[in-house]
Amino acid sequence: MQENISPRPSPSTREAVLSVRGLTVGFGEKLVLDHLDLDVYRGEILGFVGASGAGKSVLMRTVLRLLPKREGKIHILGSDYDAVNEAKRMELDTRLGVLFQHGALFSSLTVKENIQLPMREYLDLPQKLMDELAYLKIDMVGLDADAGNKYPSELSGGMIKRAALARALALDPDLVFLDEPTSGLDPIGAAEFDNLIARLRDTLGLTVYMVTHDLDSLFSVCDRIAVLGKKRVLVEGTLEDMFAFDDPWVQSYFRGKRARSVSVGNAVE
Ligand SMILES: Nc1ncnc2c1ncn2[C@@H]1O[C@H](COP(=O)(O)OP(=O)(O)OP(=O)(O)O)[C@@H](O)[C@H]1O
Repeated sequence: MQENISPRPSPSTREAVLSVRGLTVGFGEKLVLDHLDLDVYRGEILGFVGASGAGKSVLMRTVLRLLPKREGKIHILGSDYDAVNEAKRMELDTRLGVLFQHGALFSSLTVKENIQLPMREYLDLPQKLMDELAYLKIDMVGLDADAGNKYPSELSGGMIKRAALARALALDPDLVFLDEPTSGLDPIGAAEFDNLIARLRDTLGLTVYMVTHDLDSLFSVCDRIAVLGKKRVLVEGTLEDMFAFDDPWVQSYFRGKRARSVSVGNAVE
């Protein structure tokens, strides 16, 4: 069952942790994103939705510099990614955490070793401290300490998501990207994961960019929603903004039969 988590009111002076302007990305002749603008504000959970193939993963991967862009600017924490030197880029990279869709843990490493990978890449810490930090993250995501010495193959789907989240949090990022974090989880596991994300936002002041198809997540924990369509952000705002937006896809997504049953379920809980 969902905990009673109320979305945060948007403060009047919002700091954009991620700011994208005029982003254009394509493959050969095919344009996937065309002059897209988007802001993600500190301390919010932004739910990012769009039809399958609309370009949600392409946008996330471009922001993470895993795909090249053709045009546009990406500011992370106020710094223009392309204008900073390599040392600053490395520093900015440490401020971002990522949970890829299928967890993407290394199967040959234990959970603890997976969490310590980013620490080894970016920090120079003694093993004992890295162990302490790894167990702190394991606890933070609600796993028992003995999960630390387990291999991914020994974990349930929900535990893998939590372990992958612990790795995303390894460097205490400001902003975490979650790519369909509740996909493959049963409804109870998905609700627990949503509650965990909301708790981390509240306790760590984490900013969350969550690509999701999960209407429950959108209705229960997202502060704002952005919809990708026609190669750009069609609309961004609250659920009320989605309901009021005059577009056939947005209307059927947020007012369709499935959405209605989810919104009623959340309202009565
Ligand atoms: N490396 C690539 N080379 C060529 N085309 C690509 C590449 N990556 C993505 N695309 C294309 O870009 C478009 C957007 O893909 P993307 O994976 O971002 O969609 P999505 O919105 O995340 O979809 P889904 O919800 O199904 O995961 C698709 O048409 C896809 O085929």
